[in-house]
Amino acid sequence: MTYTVDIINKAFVNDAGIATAVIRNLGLTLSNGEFVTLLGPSGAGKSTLLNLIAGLDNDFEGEIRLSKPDGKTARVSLMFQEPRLMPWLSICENVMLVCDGSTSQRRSSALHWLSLVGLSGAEYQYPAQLSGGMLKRAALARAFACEPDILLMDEPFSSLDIPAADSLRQLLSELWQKRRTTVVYVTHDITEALTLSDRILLLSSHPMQVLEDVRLTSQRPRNPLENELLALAERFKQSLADPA
Ligand SMILES: Nc1ncnc2c1ncn2[C@@H]1O[C@H](COP(=O)(O)OP(=O)(O)OP(=O)(O)O)[C@@H](O)[C@H]1O
Repeated sequence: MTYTVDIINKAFVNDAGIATAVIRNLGLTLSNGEFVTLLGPSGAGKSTLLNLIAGLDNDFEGEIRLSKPDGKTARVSLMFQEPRLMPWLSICENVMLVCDGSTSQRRSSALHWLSLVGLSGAEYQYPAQLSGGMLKRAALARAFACEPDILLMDEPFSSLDIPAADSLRQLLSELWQKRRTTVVYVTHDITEALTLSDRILLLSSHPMQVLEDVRLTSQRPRNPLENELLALAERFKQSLADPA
């Protein structure tokens, strides 16, 4: 099963009525269960593309087809750089918000995901009581707890220090291997892209287009210091420094 994204033109119009094209002629097919990273320069239009896929912005020319074989539309979940938890709800209640079923089923599902992300014991704490890394874990639990068909992640670990970000990437990789949802992950960190992805779409600066579509081996964990990956990293670095 595949999902297709075909953006002919996405532009923003400023107060003077002048339109600037951010995405033009960008087509991509997402296969069910694959981990795709959008790697591109800052300001290229990556977050804009995620908003279009999520249906948060419908003002574009083109078509996004997210239907499943049963005719239903794929369930989409988003994780942003900021955890965006409700401060007046406990961590458990925040995760329960996205779960289906009776209250006890939703609680049990939330507790299950919170334990998978290592937050057992903190379930009834409030967001203000948690560290930045714990908040990201809670946001990750919430992102998976709604059982999404497609998980969109916009630089989710970029504000963390290196060890915390590494440990969350490892956790994400484990969760994704357990529950093979389609992931579309935005970053401008080449090592992160090489560590996590099945496939990397190297993007141009805006108007954003796909410059390269690179498929990696399914081997996990992946060592970004392998020769082949180092060569790829070097090529990506040049493209990002000198965007087309
Ligand atoms: N609501 C908006 N109105 C006007 N311009 C916008 C709007 N949202 C984004 N833009 C512009 O569109 C371009 C792409 O922005 P976007 O945030 O999608 O890029 P990005 O690739 O995600 O960047 P970064 O990696 O820095 O987060 C930028 O020039 C930005 O200023």
